[in-house]
Amino acid sequence: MAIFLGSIADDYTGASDLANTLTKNGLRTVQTVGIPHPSLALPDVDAVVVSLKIRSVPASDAVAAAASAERWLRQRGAGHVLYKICSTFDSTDAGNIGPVTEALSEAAGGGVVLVTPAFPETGRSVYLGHLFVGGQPLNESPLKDHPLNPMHDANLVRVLTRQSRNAVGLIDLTTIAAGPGAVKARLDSFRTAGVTAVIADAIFERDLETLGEVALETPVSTGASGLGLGLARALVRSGRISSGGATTADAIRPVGGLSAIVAGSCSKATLHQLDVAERSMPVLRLDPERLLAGPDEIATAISWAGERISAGPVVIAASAAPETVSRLQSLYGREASGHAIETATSIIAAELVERGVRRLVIAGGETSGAAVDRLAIPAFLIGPEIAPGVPVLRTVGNAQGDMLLALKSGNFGGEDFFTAALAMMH
Ligand SMILES: Nc1ncnc2c1ncn2[C@@H]1O[C@H](COP(=O)(O)OP(=O)(O)O)[C@@H](O)[C@H]1O
Ligand SMILES: O=C(O)[C@@H](O)C(=O)COP(=O)(O)O
Repeated sequence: MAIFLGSIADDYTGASDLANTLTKNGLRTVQTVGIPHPSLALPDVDAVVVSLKIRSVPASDAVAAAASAERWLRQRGAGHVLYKICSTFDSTDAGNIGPVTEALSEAAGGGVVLVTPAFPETGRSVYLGHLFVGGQPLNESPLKDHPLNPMHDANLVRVLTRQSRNAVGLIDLTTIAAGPGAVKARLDSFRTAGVTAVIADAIFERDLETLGEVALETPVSTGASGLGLGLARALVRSGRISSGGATTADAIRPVGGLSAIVAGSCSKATLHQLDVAERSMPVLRLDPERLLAGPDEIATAISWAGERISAGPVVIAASAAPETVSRLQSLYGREASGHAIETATSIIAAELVERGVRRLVIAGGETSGAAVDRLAIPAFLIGPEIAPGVPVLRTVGNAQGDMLLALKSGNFGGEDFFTAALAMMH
């Protein structure tokens, strides 16, 4: 299997978001969970997205994991590797976007890396290096309250500079509007000046098409689904994709079994989706302090679900509003509480699968990563889109048999996302 495009995603929801975009734009794509075991039979594809859980780990761990994935992708023919980051640039001053970008660039022989989290379809745009989320500057958006990586600066040149060893530049919208030639000329002048990463403005898909065309001629880029769109369209335009396009129908053949939703995202969107789900499904709100105190709350949740799940889908959520999250973090620490709750929600997800759940929706990137790891799912085929950035996924090589999943990024999906997702999973 020779691939055209490789991607390393810093979390699992982000990987499925990118895989969805690549599929929609004509690339046959598979999402692997980590580097697949050599015995795993993967389908013939144009692109592979390797999902890693490296957004919130120490930078040195993130760099090591990304470097191994890069080698694996290059060995399979990838001429370009996209480091898939969050469209809201989720990270801290200690990393990991800067260190991983620099390491991937060095592994590929150096050069300037284009970096943009723009994703117009979900309202993420970058202007003069500043990230806007649905019309609000990043630091005024709900991302200011993220439990693990609160974002307090919308100026991405500044944010990336704090995470990088080398200088960071900006390619502004005027240059991008002038076309690929102007962008290349600007990159050349940055290279001469010793800059190794540039934040690129992008508001419209046409800006990402320009950036994709330029990026494809370089070995590495860093961005969200918008840059994936640009790269996919550039590849298709180049005539190198001969498959006749990607299809998603095969991925949603019915799997039967029970269905459930597990949520650990504390985003504004997820909190509202949970309120709306309460009107049509049983929803259990976990007590985070009891979750941290020991296994009793998990046992209570499993038995609560056991009494209801044969009658229809159930929802189990750790999610809480920013004030509650801060209170818990002040008692137990940010990382410790996040990690303990991810462990608890992953155990609950695995217990539900043990009891016959085969259609599972998980809300939250870290939450999804922990659950998919516990379930030991090796890879996913990409099904149709439920909402921008969230496809139906079908497991590949799964020990429990085929399952359908949706890994919902905290911020994505309309208010009826949970019912919409389950309506597409049979
Ligand atoms: N009630 C809570 N208090 C504190 N942290 C929580 C709570 N519920 C969930 N978390 C943690 O918040 C983090 C949410 O991150 P994530 O799952 O990536 O969601 P998102 O996709 O919204 O970023 C996880 O580490 C999760 O365990
Ligand atoms: O790019 C995006 O916004 C998403 O694909 C993504 O990475 C979201 O991360 P989580 O909100 O942590 O799921």
